[in-house]
Amino acid sequence: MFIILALVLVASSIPPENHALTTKMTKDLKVVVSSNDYPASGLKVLQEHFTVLQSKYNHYGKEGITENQEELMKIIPGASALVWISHHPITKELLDRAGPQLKIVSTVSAGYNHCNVPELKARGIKLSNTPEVLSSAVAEIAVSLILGAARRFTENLDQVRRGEWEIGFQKTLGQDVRGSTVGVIGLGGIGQATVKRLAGFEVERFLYTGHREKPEAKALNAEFVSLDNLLSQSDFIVLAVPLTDETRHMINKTTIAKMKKNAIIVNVGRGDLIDQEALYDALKNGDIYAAGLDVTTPEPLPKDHKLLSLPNIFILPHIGSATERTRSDMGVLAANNVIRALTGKPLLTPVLE
Ligand SMILES: O=C(O)C(=O)CO
Repeated sequence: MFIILALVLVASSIPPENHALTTKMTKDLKVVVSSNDYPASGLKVLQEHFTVLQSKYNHYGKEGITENQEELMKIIPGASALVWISHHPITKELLDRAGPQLKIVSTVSAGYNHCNVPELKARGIKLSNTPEVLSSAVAEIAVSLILGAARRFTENLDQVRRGEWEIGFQKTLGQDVRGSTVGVIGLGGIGQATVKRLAGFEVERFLYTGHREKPEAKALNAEFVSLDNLLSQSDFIVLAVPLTDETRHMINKTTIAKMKKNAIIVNVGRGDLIDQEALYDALKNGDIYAAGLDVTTPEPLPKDHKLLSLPNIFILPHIGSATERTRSDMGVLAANNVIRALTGKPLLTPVLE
């Protein structure tokens, strides 16, 4: 009797956050997945532990955002975790609807500008994202955009489609990456992976800018410079920074005026890093050479958008992380963050903890 009493006392003195919940206990917890195209690998991990409710709509699918919003309002009440796919904003209304038991928003993306961080913080809700696992895939797209813009893929593909190939030695000539200066704004995981991939292209100089020097830059032979120096010296300017109040429209009329006439802007961050009106004018007037964008405002870009009328722009439909392996890795990482948050363990990739 005494032994049993002692055991009960010891067990009850362990703080609850040190208890890993058993699967049976976590099955009582509801996890909501915000879209129907979450990778099966991530879903499997979640379903082993929790009761999972998944939206039957896709954020950007044919059904549109509205149907999904309505569906989410129906399935979200009582959720302990939200697995958030795509960049649909986390609103106060959604959080209220979920209820006070909500512990974590796990966004299946590196960027979290859509996640309303101050509101999550005020409510004590954790936030995780999926950086690093997507760096190489996004860097491959950065390199593709560099090549696509520099070698005028838009005009050249148009010739192929029209069946009217320009013949001649001086036809649609592009720019070399060899011997160029590449400036990276934001030498984080994606910026670093881009520089690594470009190293084989005989780039003359790599420059980077940001809040502070990065220890990783040394091995990459990348020089830390001011934003102004990067803008005025680079042939290629790669945007790989998160979207914040500070970086919104960092590429604008004033910053474009500092660039070389042959400059090529590449954006794999977020559309709103660039003032698109200013970009349009600069490309139209030949103030800079070209642009390659994986991200735009809005997304999808309407097919009659004036940027699409320009020959010197190469636009992809936000496919940075869109490979089978990367999307699966992002899905599993997001699921593991949910398990950690709901079993009292530190998040693997925290934004807010
Ligand atoms: O993960 C993100 O934030 C992306 O936009 C990937 O393309």
